Parts: sequence; structure tokens; C-alpha cells
Amino acid sequence: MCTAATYKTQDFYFGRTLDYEFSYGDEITITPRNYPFYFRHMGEVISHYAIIGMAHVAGDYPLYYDAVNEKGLAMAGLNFVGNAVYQEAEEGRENVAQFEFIPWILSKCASVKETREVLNKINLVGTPFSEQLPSAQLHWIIADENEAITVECMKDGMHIYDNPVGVLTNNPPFEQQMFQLNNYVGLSPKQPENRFSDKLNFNAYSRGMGALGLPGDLSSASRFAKVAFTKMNSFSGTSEKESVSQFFHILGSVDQQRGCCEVADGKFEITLYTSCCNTNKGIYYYTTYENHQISAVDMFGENLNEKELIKYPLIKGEQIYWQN
Ligand SMILES: C[C@H](CCC(=O)NCCS(=O)(=O)O)[C@H]1CC[C@H]2[C@@H]3CC[C@@H]4C[C@H](O)CC[C@]4(C)[C@H]3C[C@H](O)[C@]12C
Repeated sequence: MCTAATYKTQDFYFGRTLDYEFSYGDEITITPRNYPFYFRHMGEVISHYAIIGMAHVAGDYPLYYDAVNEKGLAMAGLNFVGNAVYQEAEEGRENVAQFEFIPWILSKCASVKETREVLNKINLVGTPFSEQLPSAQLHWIIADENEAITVECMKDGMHIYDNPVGVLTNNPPFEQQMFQLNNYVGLSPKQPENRFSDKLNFNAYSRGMGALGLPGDLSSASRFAKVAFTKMNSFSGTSEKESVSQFFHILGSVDQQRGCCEVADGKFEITLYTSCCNTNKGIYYYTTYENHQISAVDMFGENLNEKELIKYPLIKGEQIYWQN
């Protein structure tokens, strides 16, 4: 399972948790403006917007999981198993392979508005990257500081939804996730008022009772509601440090601890990494399961006119600051 969220203070932040039982081997990867993209069905794109994000690099190709471009457009792919259906390539259409979707959009669009135009023409196809890396069943959140959308390709075609909550998890399809928020409309960060019965006396014996009933388990629908409530009620200062710190707390509300989600005998899904990108400044912050210290890579700290991918391995292992 995975969870993605957006957050606006002074700047606009976008990030995700990546939950799985193993890592594909990910690196913070910067694709500079002159790295040539050879699209399987669409030919080459030699110069484009620069991109930073988390990717598995295979054969010098950045297979992005989540990324942001230099214009502040952000995009993440999350599992959508059993629902994602890709098309066959068709003559005369803009055929883009599922693993090329993030590069295709982020290399050419500066906003969600522009993305909508590009999506109108796209035919998302199931062409696999390689035999070892067959196509992944995903859906996507695409966001800039003005709006967010969700893209889902299903057996009845491609759906593009406005995403007013700025959150995405996994199954069920997005419309159902949004509908289920209706179940939680009574929840509040304030202490509850007695609307149960004026014939009874109640005792708010604990703080936080206004949100009693907010799910806390790790299912995708529960994480959707939990992170939506946390994000929509989130309150923080607007400085970079306060915003980044708060963002990690928002995604921390759906963190997966080893042991709580068993996917096979003795195999557990965990939050492998959590990311938070300042989309205005092109800074990619992250923590990993073993390393709670926030590390960061600044896209603009690099020469973005280069041709070669720039990769930073994840800093793993707990970084403990000894005080004596
Ligand atoms: C496993 C992850 C989703 C985690 C998740 O959501 N877990 C919930 C499980 S569940 O929802 O409960 O079932 C997803 C998210 C992004 C994916 C990569 C996207 C690029 C590339 C696409 C290629 O075609 C195949 C290889 C490739 C590297 C992909 C590997 C893997 O698929 C990644 C990491």
C-alpha cells in the first residue's frame, strides 16, 4: 500500500509513502533537461523540463515512482491492482507506455491545466519495460499548487477525476474512496458536543474524542480517510522547516510498522520510504524505514543542462545524534 498527499503553506509540498515488502532498489534521481528520452511509441524527446524524484534506474532509464519537475508539477504512481487496465497501441494516437507516464507528463507539462490537454490525447498502453519488469498496475495523482487530479485506466477506459482532497491510496477506485468520506463527516478535531440525547449526560473523559471512529488500520480505504482527515485539519507554521516537519507528520499518520501487515508467511509490508518534495524549490526530502533523519537533495544544486542522470543513493541506517 502507498499513500500520497499534497500540502500547501507558503510553498506547495507533495509526497508519498511507499509501502511494500521489498525494495526494487530506489535512488533519488534527477533527469536533467538534455537527457534524451526514447519513448517506445513516440520517438525521442531530447530536451525537456528537468525532473527530480524517486526512481529505480534500469539500463540508464529512470523508472519513476514519484517525481516533480522544475515547473512545480508533481506526479506519483500507486498500486491499483485488479483495477488497472491498459490499452493496446493504436495507430495515430499518442501511445505512452505505463512506465513512461511520469516522464511523458513531467517532461512537457508545467501545470495540471496543461496536463489535462495532454491526457485528452494520450493512449496509455501496457507495453512492458522489460521481461524482468512487466507493467505495474497503478493509478496516479498529479498535482500543482492550484489543483490535483487522479488518473485511473480501467476496463471502461481512462478516468480523470478532480481530487479536491489531494490524497491517493490504493483500491477501491477513487470515486468510491471519495464517497466513503461521507461516513466520517461527523468527525472533528474539537471535543464532541452531545447530540446523542439531551436526556443523557456524557463525560468527555479524554481529549481527541471528536474524531473517535476515524479508522486506524492499514487497509487502503482506512488510510485514505485517516490521511484525508489529518491533512485537511493540519495546522502548521509556513516556514520551510515547519512545513516539511508537518508534512512528515501527516504521512506519519498512515505509517506501516513491520509486523502489522503480513502479506505472506513471515513477510511484512512496511513503509520503505516517505518523501516530501517542495515543488516550488525542487527539493526532495525523504526518510526511510530505518532512517528517521530527514535527508534532502536539491535539484537546483545540480547543473540541469546536463545529459546524464544524476543519482543519489538513499541514506539508510538510523542516524542518531548523540548528545553526550
Ligand atoms: C510496488 C509499488 C507500489 C507499492 C504499493 O502500492 N503497494 C501496495 C500493495 S497493494 O496495493 O496493497 O496491493 C510500485 C509503485 C511504483 C512502481 C514502479 C513504477 C516504475 C516501474 C514500472 C514498471 O512497469 C515495473 C517496475 C517499476 C519500477 C514499478 C515497480 C513497482 O510496481 C512500484 C515501485
